[in-house]
Amino acid sequence: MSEATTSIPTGTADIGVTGLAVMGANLARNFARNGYTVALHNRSRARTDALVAEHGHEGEFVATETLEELVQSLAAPRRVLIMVKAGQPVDDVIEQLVPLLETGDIVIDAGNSHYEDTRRREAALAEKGLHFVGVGVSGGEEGALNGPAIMPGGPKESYTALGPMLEKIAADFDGEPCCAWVGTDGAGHYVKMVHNGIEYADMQVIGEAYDLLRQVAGMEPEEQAQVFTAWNQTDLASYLIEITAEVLSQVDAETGRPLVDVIVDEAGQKGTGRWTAISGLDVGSPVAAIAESVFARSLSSQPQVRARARELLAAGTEGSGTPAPSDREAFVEDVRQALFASKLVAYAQGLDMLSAAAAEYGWSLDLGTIASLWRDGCIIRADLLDVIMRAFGGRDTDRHPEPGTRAEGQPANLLFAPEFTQAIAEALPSWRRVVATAVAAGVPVPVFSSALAYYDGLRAERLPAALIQGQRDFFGAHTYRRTDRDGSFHTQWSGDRTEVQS
Ligand SMILES: NC(=O)C1=CN([C@@H]2O[C@H](COP(=O)(O)OP(=O)(O)OC[C@H]3O[C@@H](n4cnc5c(N)ncnc54)[C@H](OP(=O)(O)O)[C@@H]3O)[C@@H](O)[C@H]2O)C=CC1
Ligand SMILES: O=C(CO)[C@H](O)[C@H](O)COP(=O)(O)O
Repeated sequence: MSEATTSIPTGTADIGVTGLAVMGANLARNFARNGYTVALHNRSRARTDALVAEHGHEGEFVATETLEELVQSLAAPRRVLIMVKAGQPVDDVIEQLVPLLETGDIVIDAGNSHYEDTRRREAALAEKGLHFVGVGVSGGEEGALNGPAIMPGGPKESYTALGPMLEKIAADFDGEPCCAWVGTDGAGHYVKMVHNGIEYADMQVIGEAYDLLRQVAGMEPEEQAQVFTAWNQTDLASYLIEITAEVLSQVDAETGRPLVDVIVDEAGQKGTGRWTAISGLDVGSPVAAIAESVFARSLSSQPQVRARARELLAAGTEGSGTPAPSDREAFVEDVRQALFASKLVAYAQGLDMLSAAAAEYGWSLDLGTIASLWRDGCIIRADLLDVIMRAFGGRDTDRHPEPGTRAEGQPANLLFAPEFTQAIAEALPSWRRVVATAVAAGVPVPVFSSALAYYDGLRAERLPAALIQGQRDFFGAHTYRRTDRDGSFHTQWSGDRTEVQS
């Protein structure tokens, strides 16, 4: 059929999509291109009409005006996918939808919702006999149309009716869909949130590499574009490296300058990176590389303070070492190695927080399967993800470790996998040189340096945490444990300084 049906057929459409901005419209088209009949709805009718006018020939669409019509057009069990602005709009749509639905129907929220909202919504809809499925979708506009990475959570039984459809529209990596049920209630949105946290760190480390090549090695964007293109043939190969080369080679038509030089250096953020950092703190997982990448965006977005700082604060780089590398080629390779090692740490931290959150929320998350979902379709897609997946025992959608534990044979930390211990060992001299050079030159590298500090902290024989415990005991009688016997102890600091067991 070449355009949407004008009278609304009852009970025939396979799925309904409400919210037809870039993501919803492209997901709807993706379903239709894959042979599904898709009922369309948007709060304001114009988007529905535009989609039908421009893309109605791509498949079977049913254009509807109201949510009543949308629900009426769907075959049972009804599947309604919500793709509206995250937050209150999702609750608004759910409130309108619920009275129209019947037991066993499935409400899918595929936006970037906060996982706590998803947990709340799932519990509320379960009381009404409805399935609520929070689904993480990544890949942007292009991915939504041609195959995104999809991370569905929610009740496992809903996956029987929904999973095959999602798997069909998802990206495909070596014949495997970048889609699999990840866990109950908010697990899908949590996994997507961590994906975005890693995305922030990945983008920041690329930014730090660019800054070093520019400020220390004096490489102009066009020259750097070639470096990034070459790096995309190495173990850094990824979508983000690829688009970095594209952005760096773009020339502004108006000024003739590199586009990157005319873009205001204040990075925006919609919230998912910040949520990742906050959740990392909540579950006690040290996601410092991710948090630093969020802070770096925040710092960039304080132009007045930065301007004042440039007037008031000294650089202090004179006499702090020679930043200019004598061998430019060797420096570029050092930066590449530092980028790779820092990126690995960001992945290690992100995956670690998934385990911590699994323990907190009772999710059974399999890290091998989750890594498999990110191999294609999503923003962090990279050759590295296939290696990470294999380090966690490959993809096994039937493997559901106890919440907070890892399946047998999976490393306790990504960096402990033999292929990565080796890769990091090889990168370390470069990584240390790059961080030292950046510090001496006054080039901010918050994630390169924080990732290295995490690495050194992980393997330190003794940490200054012992001193912190002494301080805590001094001012607050918080007690400490001893290295030589069990129990909790307190030194009577304001008395005779003898130790008592508490
Ligand atoms: N853009 C991207 O690259 C990605 C986005 N996402 C997520 O997907 C979701 C959709 O994103 P995107 O397509 O960019 O669209 P937007 O986030 O810009 O949301 C616009 C859509 O939300 C609808 N809407 C807003 N408020 C309400 C309301 N109160 N009731 C009903 N509908 C409402 C709008 O309807 P109307 O037309 O009437 O205004 C429109 O259809 C978001 O959660 C986003 O975070 C996920 C991955 C990538
Ligand atoms: O979810 C996404 C990709 O996976 C979006 O692109 C995300 O919204 C980008 O985040 P931000 O705007 O905070 O940089």
